[in-house]
Amino acid sequence: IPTPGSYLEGDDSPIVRFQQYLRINTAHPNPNYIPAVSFLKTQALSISLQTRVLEFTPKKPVLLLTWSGSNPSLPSVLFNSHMDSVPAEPEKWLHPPFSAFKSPDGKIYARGAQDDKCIAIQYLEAIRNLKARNFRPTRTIHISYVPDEEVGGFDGAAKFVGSKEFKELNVGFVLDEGQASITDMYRVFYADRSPWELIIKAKGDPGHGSKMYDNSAMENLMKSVEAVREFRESQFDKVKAGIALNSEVISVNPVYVKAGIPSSSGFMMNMQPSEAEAGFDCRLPPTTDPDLLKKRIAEQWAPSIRNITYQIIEKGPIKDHNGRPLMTRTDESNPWWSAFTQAIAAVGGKLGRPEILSSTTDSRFIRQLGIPALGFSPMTNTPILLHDHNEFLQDKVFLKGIEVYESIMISLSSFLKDLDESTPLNG
Ligand SMILES: CSCC[C@H](NC=O)C(=O)O
Ligand SMILES: [Zn+2]
Ligand SMILES: [Zn+2]
Repeated sequence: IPTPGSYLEGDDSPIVRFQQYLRINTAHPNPNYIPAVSFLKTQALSISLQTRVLEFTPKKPVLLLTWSGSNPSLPSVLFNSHMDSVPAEPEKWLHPPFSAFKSPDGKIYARGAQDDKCIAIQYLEAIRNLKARNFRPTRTIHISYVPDEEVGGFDGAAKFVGSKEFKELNVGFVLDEGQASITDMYRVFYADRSPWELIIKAKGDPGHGSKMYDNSAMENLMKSVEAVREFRESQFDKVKAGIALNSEVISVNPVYVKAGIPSSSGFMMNMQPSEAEAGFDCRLPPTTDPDLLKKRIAEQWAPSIRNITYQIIEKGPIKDHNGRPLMTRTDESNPWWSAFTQAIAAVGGKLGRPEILSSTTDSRFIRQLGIPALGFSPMTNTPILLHDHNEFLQDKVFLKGIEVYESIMISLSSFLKDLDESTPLNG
């Protein structure tokens, strides 16, 4: 297996460059961004892009690439990709997750193959091809490579979009990652669900394990868990009945429970603990009324009358600075949307109905500024394997994606319809 950066005879192909990038291990919990930035920077310089490394947090660089347009006073277009990936359990994979092994039928296996190192390289390859054809954009095109998306983006995209450097880019529209599609239609996302972490803590009376009594911490916690479970079922039932998509309901999933008095071999089984807690991952669609959910938590899931306390950690906004939900418009009122859909059609692509993303990406920080952003990763006929074992991408799908981005870059960087500043493109 060649190491990243080793450049053998015959290695000059988009697939090989994709594999080289995939071999750079940027998985949590200790992503090393330095080799990733250096690899991407080398690629960018080879196609004469301007490069800048911004460091808002030590060891968490943002790499910014720029292809100047012929009319740099127009709002620019930004293509974003995160450099980190989630961890992998190598023993559960068919091929080592950082080998970028290509099977005889052209599947490239690696952590990050879909999420989202594919788009990182596709952006560059699209520019390489456009430059080879002497295309010159009218609007300026930027690419950003950001750290830490998988852990919330707070030291990455959040700081970047809040910076004066970002402001100076005069970004009019952003494309960020999306998700694979199992059909022949591309998927596009106009909103993310907003993440809340909910921690419910119960207190209660301690006692001998043999004794039945009211108001133990575990009993109090179990009542909370049951209340959450009922709500979860009400939401999931809508999905099962086909009334709503997964990403259109509020999800609440238990992710840990913590209780018990430790013993030498595990837990003291004859002691009922005086404290117990549980953690939940909640995701709120952009139209959710957060106050209603807070009321439900306070009154039904975690009432103080049952000796329960709770903490909500909001990991992202759900409204923009004007109080509008963080949704990018997908109709003709948004000229970027029209330019995007035309670009897909121009390469023979079919687009599915725009969706809300079930999970959460850096796009929320962009939309919070009132800047329109779409989530899009050009992968059709591909199983959805983000965060899964044996994540892979088919070579032909990857190559088609480059062509798609060429079309998108042409279209987005060159449409000249006036953008009326007073028309909101989100909300
Ligand atoms: C707290 S924001 C976390 C962002 C993360 N993104 C990808 O999986 C997610 O869990 O959706
Ligand atoms: Zn991602
Ligand atoms: Zn991810």
